[in-house]
Amino acid sequence: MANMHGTIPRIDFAGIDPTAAAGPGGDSSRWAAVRAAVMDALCEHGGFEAVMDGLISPELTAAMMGPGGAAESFFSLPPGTKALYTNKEKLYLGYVASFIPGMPYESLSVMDPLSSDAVPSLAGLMWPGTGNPSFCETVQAYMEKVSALEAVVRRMVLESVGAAAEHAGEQGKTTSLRLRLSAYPAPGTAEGRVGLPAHRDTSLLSVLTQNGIDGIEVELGRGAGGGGGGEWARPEQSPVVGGKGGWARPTLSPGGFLVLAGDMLRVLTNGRVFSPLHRVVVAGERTRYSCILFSNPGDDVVVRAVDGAVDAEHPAVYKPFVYSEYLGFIFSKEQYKNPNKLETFAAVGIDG
Ligand SMILES: O=C(O)CCC(=O)C(=O)O
Ligand SMILES: [Fe+2]
Repeated sequence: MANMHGTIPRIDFAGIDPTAAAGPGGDSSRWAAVRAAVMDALCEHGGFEAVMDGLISPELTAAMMGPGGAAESFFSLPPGTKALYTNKEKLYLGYVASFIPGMPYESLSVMDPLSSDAVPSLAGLMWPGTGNPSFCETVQAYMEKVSALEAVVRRMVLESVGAAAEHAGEQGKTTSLRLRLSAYPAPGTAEGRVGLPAHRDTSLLSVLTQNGIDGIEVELGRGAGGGGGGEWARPEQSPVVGGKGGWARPTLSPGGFLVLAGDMLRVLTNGRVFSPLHRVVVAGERTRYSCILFSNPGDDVVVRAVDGAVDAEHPAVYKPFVYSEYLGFIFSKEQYKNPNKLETFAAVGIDG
């Protein structure tokens, strides 16, 4: 059990203007210091806890994640109502309930949550007649704030690997955002139960918050020991304690966010940034809600390392590919349990 509760770094974004990502860029010493800490954490573990005081008011956090807030009000709807938002073609979009037997879990994914119509059209289906304006306002305001943090982190990473400013801007234009709200019913026991099996995100970045209930665990140290200890598996095959590098189980401070790198940021940085295995293990009496903002390349974007990350000493480690092709690959049956899908799909030298 050694290392079970190691920690991932906590980075304080005090002094960083959350709108800085849209501006000419940060060249202050504070920006450079935070950027270095971000890069260290993402290269070493693939994640960190971000604290950006003042980004989101306690009232907005409560309206989104607290009792009676937006997350809870969605999941409290009747099953038949929530099911109206199911996307039959792409299960990772829309509403999903308990897709793994024995693992009660529900999630709701909304593409492009900052667009003027995405959240209202969900709310119009869920609350016909009223369209629940306060739900819409809360979710949109919350997403706007979280997306500012996401953009700051993304810009810091791209700058660190020498992406030209235009490239950072270009990435911004071709990045699509997705909101995912998830609910993990309480097992009612102190003993942990796997709520979501270990996996890596396919995103560029994933920025997560929770309703004060811990549960997410992140494999430490680039899967130290090789291969890592988790895989996408059934509950009985996914031990609660495991992982050769150990699992961190971060307790997010109020207003804190867990930032994880996904496979696509790993590609953009030519493998410098790591996309860690992570999973959810829940215990106790209270339902856990999480809220994640994913940034992804657009479906038809060719994903490749940025120019500054590839040189004679650092040859490209992944072949360029179209993002939607990667999605098609990872959701195929054969790949379901493969913990290293990106390497299988795109590593240079795999099949010439
Ligand atoms: O809900 C969580 O804490 C994590 C969920 C997750 O990893 C995912 O949806 O990709
Ligand atoms: Fe994830």
